[in-house]
Amino acid sequence: MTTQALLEQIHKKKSFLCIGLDTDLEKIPTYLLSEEDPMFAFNKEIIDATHHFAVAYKINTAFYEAQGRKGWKALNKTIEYLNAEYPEIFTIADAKRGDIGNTSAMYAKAFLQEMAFDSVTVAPYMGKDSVEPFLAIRDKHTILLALTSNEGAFDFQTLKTDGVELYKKVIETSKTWENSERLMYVVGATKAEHLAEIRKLIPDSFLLVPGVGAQGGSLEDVCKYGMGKNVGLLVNSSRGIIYASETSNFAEIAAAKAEVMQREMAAQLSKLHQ
Ligand SMILES: O=c1ccn([C@@H]2O[C@H](COP(=O)(O)O)[C@@H](O)[C@H]2O)c(=O)[nH]1
Repeated sequence: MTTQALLEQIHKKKSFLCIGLDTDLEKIPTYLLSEEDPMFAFNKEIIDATHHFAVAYKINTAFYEAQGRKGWKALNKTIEYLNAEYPEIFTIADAKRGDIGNTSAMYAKAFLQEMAFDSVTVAPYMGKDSVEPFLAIRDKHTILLALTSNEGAFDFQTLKTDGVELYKKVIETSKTWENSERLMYVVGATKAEHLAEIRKLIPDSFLLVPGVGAQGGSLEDVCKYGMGKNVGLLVNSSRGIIYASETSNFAEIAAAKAEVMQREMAAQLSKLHQ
């Protein structure tokens, strides 16, 4: 999906909500465990109930990998379902990959071509040649970890080299790479106060912002400091939406939570045009 198509969806749905499918067998309603594929059954219900309010779904691959072969099957079924039923939705494989070039090329092939996600999250730590194979793939997006939402972000990402924080160096350097127009960046909602400076470095890039809801980040602050002229935000919520209820009407309740966020986003978007 092109950035332009994503932007059109954002304006059409008045939403820049990304719903995280962090599907955990220990948290889904127990009656689903008797289904042939409980993870997929849960995801399908969540997607069908919430897609009006969201423009993107982020599948955190860890939750599926942890279940072995069955988890990979559920992951494949979920992305196939999204691509077939909701092709207008932007899909993110939150896999946080990156390795020497030939290995990265295999990760890129797996997530962006075989599984046909629109994007994949990539750790920048191994440098240019570890990211290039992802960027080489046309009409796909590489979402680089910049300033993450966790406490450990302060261990390395904010360390200064030549007076500049490492995460800023990552952003600045990555802008010089070939096909850098295919880059997006992860910035945690818990670090919203840094967003204004990040926006100055990358005024037009999309930011994937996890950390609202369960991690305590504020949507209002993210918009205040991080919204660009072309929106440029995908704000993710996983647990806050998908586990809003453990009862049989969990999908309905997830939809209600998603709608609350969508309405807040619509209000923020209306400020852009004032
Ligand atoms: O900096 C980061 C990068 C990735 N994540 C991921 O986003 C979701 C957040 O889930 P919530 O339940 O809404 O807290 C999850 O998949 C993380 O692995 C992040 O939180 N921070």
